[in-house]
Amino acid sequence: MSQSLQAALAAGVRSLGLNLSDGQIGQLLDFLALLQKWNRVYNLTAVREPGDMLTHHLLDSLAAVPALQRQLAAQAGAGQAASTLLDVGSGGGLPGVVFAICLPELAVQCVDTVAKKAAFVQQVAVSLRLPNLRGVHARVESLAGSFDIVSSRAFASLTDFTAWSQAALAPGGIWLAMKGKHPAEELAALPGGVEVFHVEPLRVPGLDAERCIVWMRHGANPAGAPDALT
Ligand SMILES: C[S@@+](CC[C@H](N)C(=O)[O-])C[C@H]1O[C@@H](n2cnc3c(N)ncnc32)[C@H](O)[C@@H]1O
Repeated sequence: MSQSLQAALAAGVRSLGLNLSDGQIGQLLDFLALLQKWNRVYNLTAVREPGDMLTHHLLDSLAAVPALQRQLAAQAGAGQAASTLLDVGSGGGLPGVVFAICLPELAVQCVDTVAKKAAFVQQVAVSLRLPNLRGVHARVESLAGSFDIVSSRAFASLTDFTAWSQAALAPGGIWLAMKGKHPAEELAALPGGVEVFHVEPLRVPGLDAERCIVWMRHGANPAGAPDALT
Protein backbone atom coordinates (compact mmCIF):
# COMPACT_ATOMS: atom_id res chain seq x y z
CA MET A 1 0.00 0.00 0.00
CA SER A 2 1.53 3.34 -1.04
CA GLN A 3 2.63 5.95 1.49
CA SER A 4 0.32 8.53 -0.07
CA LEU A 5 -2.75 6.30 0.40
CA GLN A 6 -1.77 5.69 4.01
CA ALA A 7 -1.31 9.41 4.59
CA ALA A 8 -4.64 10.24 2.90
CA LEU A 9 -6.46 7.64 5.02
CA ALA A 10 -4.86 8.91 8.24
CA ALA A 11 -5.80 12.51 7.33
CA GLY A 12 -9.38 11.47 6.50
CA VAL A 13 -9.74 9.58 9.78
CA ARG A 14 -8.44 12.63 11.67
CA SER A 15 -10.75 15.05 9.91
CA LEU A 16 -13.74 12.83 10.75
CA GLY A 17 -12.69 13.00 14.40
CA LEU A 18 -12.45 9.22 14.60
CA ASN A 19 -10.34 7.72 17.32
CA LEU A 20 -8.95 4.58 15.68
CA SER A 21 -5.98 2.53 16.85
CA ASP A 22 -2.97 1.81 14.63
CA GLY A 23 -4.31 -1.73 14.40
CA GLN A 24 -7.64 -0.53 13.04
CA ILE A 25 -5.94 1.79 10.52
CA GLY A 26 -3.85 -1.20 9.45
CA GLN A 27 -7.01 -3.30 9.02
CA LEU A 28 -8.59 -0.58 6.85
CA LEU A 29 -5.49 -0.52 4.64
CA ASP A 30 -5.43 -4.32 4.46
CA PHE A 31 -9.11 -4.28 3.47
CA LEU A 32 -8.32 -1.81 0.68
CA ALA A 33 -5.49 -4.05 -0.53
CA LEU A 34 -7.75 -7.13 -0.52
CA LEU A 35 -10.49 -5.24 -2.36
CA GLN A 36 -7.98 -4.22 -5.03
CA LYS A 37 -6.58 -7.74 -5.33
CA TRP A 38 -9.91 -9.59 -5.49
CA ASN A 39 -11.49 -6.96 -7.73
CA ARG A 40 -9.14 -7.92 -10.57
CA VAL A 41 -10.68 -11.37 -10.68
CA TYR A 42 -14.12 -11.10 -9.10
CA ASN A 43 -15.32 -7.71 -10.27
CA LEU A 44 -16.55 -6.65 -6.84
CA THR A 45 -16.81 -2.95 -7.65
CA ALA A 46 -16.68 -0.70 -10.71
CA VAL A 47 -14.30 1.61 -8.84
CA ARG A 48 -10.82 0.33 -9.77
CA GLU A 49 -8.19 2.98 -8.99
CA PRO A 50 -6.76 2.65 -5.46
CA GLY A 51 -7.08 6.41 -4.85
CA ASP A 52 -10.72 6.34 -5.93
CA MET A 53 -11.38 3.25 -3.79
CA LEU A 54 -10.02 5.17 -0.82
CA THR A 55 -12.28 8.21 -1.26
CA HIS A 56 -15.38 6.66 -2.86
CA HIS A 57 -15.51 3.51 -0.74
CA LEU A 58 -13.37 3.65 2.40
CA LEU A 59 -13.70 7.31 3.39
CA ASP A 60 -17.29 7.41 2.17
CA SER A 61 -18.14 4.50 4.51
CA LEU A 62 -16.00 5.92 7.34
CA ALA A 63 -17.99 9.17 7.14
CA ALA A 64 -20.99 7.26 8.53
CA VAL A 65 -19.09 5.89 11.54
CA PRO A 66 -19.27 8.95 13.84
CA ALA A 67 -23.04 9.16 13.21
CA LEU A 68 -23.41 5.45 13.97
CA GLN A 69 -21.31 5.83 17.13
CA ARG A 70 -23.56 8.67 18.32
CA GLN A 71 -26.66 6.59 17.62
CA LEU A 72 -25.22 3.59 19.48
CA ALA A 73 -24.33 5.79 22.47
CA ALA A 74 -27.83 7.30 22.52
CA GLN A 75 -29.44 3.86 22.43
CA ALA A 76 -27.14 2.55 25.16
CA GLY A 77 -28.00 5.62 27.25
CA ALA A 78 -31.67 4.79 26.83
CA GLY A 79 -31.04 1.23 28.03
CA GLN A 80 -31.44 -0.25 24.52
CA ALA A 81 -27.83 -1.12 23.67
CA ALA A 82 -27.46 -2.40 20.09
CA SER A 83 -25.10 -5.30 19.45
CA THR A 84 -25.95 -6.64 15.98
CA LEU A 85 -25.92 -5.05 12.52
CA LEU A 86 -26.96 -6.45 9.15
CA ASP A 87 -25.51 -4.74 6.07
CA VAL A 88 -27.81 -5.39 3.12
CA GLY A 89 -26.47 -5.68 -0.44
CA SER A 90 -22.99 -5.24 0.97
CA GLY A 91 -21.16 -6.06 -2.29
CA GLY A 92 -17.45 -5.84 -1.53
CA GLY A 93 -18.25 -5.18 2.14
CA LEU A 94 -19.34 -1.55 2.10
CA PRO A 95 -20.04 -0.23 4.59
CA GLY A 96 -20.27 -3.47 6.64
CA VAL A 97 -16.55 -4.31 6.76
CA VAL A 98 -15.67 -0.72 7.71
CA PHE A 99 -18.26 -0.82 10.52
CA ALA A 100 -16.87 -4.17 11.76
CA ILE A 101 -13.33 -2.75 11.86
CA CYS A 102 -14.27 0.52 13.58
CA LEU A 103 -16.84 -0.93 15.98
CA PRO A 104 -15.50 -4.27 17.24
CA GLU A 105 -18.28 -4.47 19.85
CA LEU A 106 -20.83 -4.82 17.03
CA ALA A 107 -21.50 -8.24 15.42
CA VAL A 108 -21.78 -7.44 11.70
CA GLN A 109 -23.26 -9.64 8.98
CA CYS A 110 -22.94 -8.62 5.33
CA VAL A 111 -25.57 -10.17 3.07
CA ASP A 112 -25.43 -10.28 -0.72
CA THR A 113 -27.16 -12.33 -3.42
CA VAL A 114 -23.88 -12.80 -5.25
CA ALA A 115 -21.93 -15.74 -3.82
CA LYS A 116 -18.45 -14.42 -4.67
CA LYS A 117 -19.19 -11.15 -2.84
CA ALA A 118 -20.27 -12.97 0.34
CA ALA A 119 -17.20 -15.23 -0.01
CA PHE A 120 -14.98 -12.16 -0.28
CA VAL A 121 -16.36 -10.75 2.99
CA GLN A 122 -15.75 -14.12 4.66
CA GLN A 123 -12.17 -14.00 3.39
CA VAL A 124 -11.75 -10.48 4.77
CA ALA A 125 -13.01 -11.70 8.17
CA VAL A 126 -10.37 -14.44 8.20
CA SER A 127 -7.47 -12.38 6.80
CA LEU A 128 -8.09 -9.39 9.05
CA ARG A 129 -8.93 -11.56 12.08
CA LEU A 130 -12.33 -9.98 12.57
CA PRO A 131 -14.40 -12.41 14.69
CA ASN A 132 -17.32 -9.95 14.61
CA LEU A 133 -17.70 -10.09 10.79
CA ARG A 134 -19.58 -12.62 8.61
CA GLY A 135 -20.43 -12.76 4.93
CA VAL A 136 -23.78 -14.37 4.11
CA HIS A 137 -24.92 -15.48 0.67
CA ALA A 138 -28.68 -14.90 0.52
CA ARG A 139 -31.42 -12.60 -0.63
CA VAL A 140 -32.25 -10.28 2.24
CA GLU A 141 -35.95 -11.07 1.80
CA SER A 142 -35.21 -14.64 2.88
CA LEU A 143 -33.58 -13.61 6.16
CA ALA A 144 -35.46 -13.62 9.40
CA GLY A 145 -33.42 -12.44 12.31
CA SER A 146 -33.36 -9.86 14.96
CA PHE A 147 -30.75 -7.33 14.01
CA ASP A 148 -30.66 -4.15 16.08
CA ILE A 149 -29.47 -2.13 13.08
CA VAL A 150 -30.02 -2.83 9.38
CA SER A 151 -27.84 -0.75 7.05
CA SER A 152 -27.42 -0.27 3.32
CA ARG A 153 -25.45 1.83 0.87
CA ALA A 154 -26.19 2.18 -2.83
CA PHE A 155 -28.73 -0.62 -2.50
CA ALA A 156 -32.35 0.18 -3.36
CA SER A 157 -35.09 2.73 -2.82
CA LEU A 158 -35.96 3.39 0.82
CA THR A 159 -39.31 1.67 0.29
CA ASP A 160 -37.75 -1.51 -1.12
CA PHE A 161 -34.90 -1.53 1.40
CA THR A 162 -37.25 -1.33 4.40
CA ALA A 163 -39.86 -3.73 2.93
CA TRP A 164 -37.32 -6.38 1.96
CA SER A 165 -35.42 -6.26 5.25
CA GLN A 166 -38.23 -5.75 7.74
CA ALA A 167 -38.28 -9.41 8.83
CA ALA A 168 -34.60 -9.09 9.78
CA LEU A 169 -35.10 -6.03 11.99
CA ALA A 170 -35.46 -6.62 15.74
CA PRO A 171 -38.42 -5.10 17.54
CA GLY A 172 -37.29 -1.57 18.37
CA GLY A 173 -34.48 -1.82 15.78
CA ILE A 174 -33.48 0.92 13.34
CA TRP A 175 -32.61 1.25 9.67
CA LEU A 176 -29.55 3.21 8.49
CA ALA A 177 -29.69 4.03 4.77
CA MET A 178 -26.67 5.77 3.24
CA LYS A 179 -27.77 8.04 0.42
CA GLY A 180 -26.33 10.73 -1.84
CA LYS A 181 -28.27 13.97 -1.87
CA HIS A 182 -31.36 14.37 0.32
CA PRO A 183 -33.75 11.78 -1.23
CA ALA A 184 -36.95 13.85 -1.06
CA GLU A 185 -38.93 11.71 -3.52
CA GLU A 186 -37.99 8.43 -1.83
CA LEU A 187 -38.89 9.87 1.55
CA ALA A 188 -42.29 10.99 0.27
CA ALA A 189 -42.95 7.51 -1.15
CA LEU A 190 -42.35 5.64 2.12
CA PRO A 191 -45.38 3.83 3.58
CA GLY A 192 -46.87 5.00 6.87
CA GLY A 193 -45.42 1.99 8.64
CA VAL A 194 -41.92 3.40 8.32
CA GLU A 195 -41.04 6.44 10.41
CA VAL A 196 -38.07 8.62 9.42
CA PHE A 197 -36.64 10.03 12.63
CA HIS A 198 -33.58 11.82 11.24
CA VAL A 199 -31.97 12.73 7.92
CA GLU A 200 -28.35 13.38 8.84
CA PRO A 201 -25.99 15.13 6.40
CA LEU A 202 -22.49 13.64 6.06
CA ARG A 203 -19.21 15.11 4.90
CA VAL A 204 -16.73 12.83 3.16
CA PRO A 205 -13.08 13.92 3.36
CA GLY A 206 -11.63 14.42 -0.12
CA LEU A 207 -15.01 14.15 -1.84
CA ASP A 208 -17.04 17.16 -2.90
CA ALA A 209 -20.40 15.41 -2.95
CA GLU A 210 -23.66 15.42 -1.02
CA ARG A 211 -24.18 12.49 1.33
CA CYS A 212 -26.65 11.72 4.09
CA ILE A 213 -27.96 8.97 6.33
CA VAL A 214 -31.69 8.34 6.49
CA TRP A 215 -32.49 6.90 9.93
CA MET A 216 -35.78 5.01 10.14
CA ARG A 217 -37.76 2.75 12.45
CA HIS A 218 -41.14 1.06 12.46
CA GLY A 219 -43.95 3.56 12.69
CA ALA A 220 -47.51 3.09 13.86
CA ASN A 221 -48.35 0.57 11.10
CA PRO A 222 -46.00 -2.34 10.40
CA ALA A 223 -43.93 -1.66 7.24
CA GLY A 224 -45.63 -3.12 4.19
CA ALA A 225 -49.07 -3.02 5.81
CA PRO A 226 -51.53 -0.68 4.15
CA ASP A 227 -51.98 2.69 5.83
CA ALA A 228 -55.08 2.97 7.98
CA LEU A 229 -58.25 3.59 6.02
CA THR A 230 -59.93 6.89 6.65
C1 LIG B 1 -24.82 -1.30 -6.15
S1 LIG B 1 -24.27 -2.65 -5.16
C2 LIG B 1 -23.76 -1.81 -3.67
C3 LIG B 1 -22.69 -2.56 -2.96
C4 LIG B 1 -22.15 -1.87 -1.69
N1 LIG B 1 -23.20 -1.70 -0.70
C5 LIG B 1 -21.48 -0.56 -1.98
O1 LIG B 1 -21.92 0.47 -1.45
O2 LIG B 1 -20.50 -0.54 -2.74
C6 LIG B 1 -25.79 -3.45 -4.64
C7 LIG B 1 -25.57 -4.86 -4.13
O3 LIG B 1 -26.80 -5.38 -3.66
C8 LIG B 1 -26.85 -6.77 -3.95
N2 LIG B 1 -28.27 -7.17 -3.94
C9 LIG B 1 -29.23 -6.84 -4.84
N3 LIG B 1 -30.44 -7.34 -4.45
C10 LIG B 1 -30.23 -7.98 -3.26
C11 LIG B 1 -31.08 -8.68 -2.34
N4 LIG B 1 -32.38 -8.81 -2.60
N5 LIG B 1 -30.55 -9.19 -1.21
C12 LIG B 1 -29.21 -9.05 -0.97
N6 LIG B 1 -28.35 -8.40 -1.80
C13 LIG B 1 -28.84 -7.87 -2.93
C14 LIG B 1 -26.15 -6.87 -5.32
O4 LIG B 1 -25.66 -8.16 -5.57
C15 LIG B 1 -25.03 -5.83 -5.16
O5 LIG B 1 -23.85 -6.43 -4.68
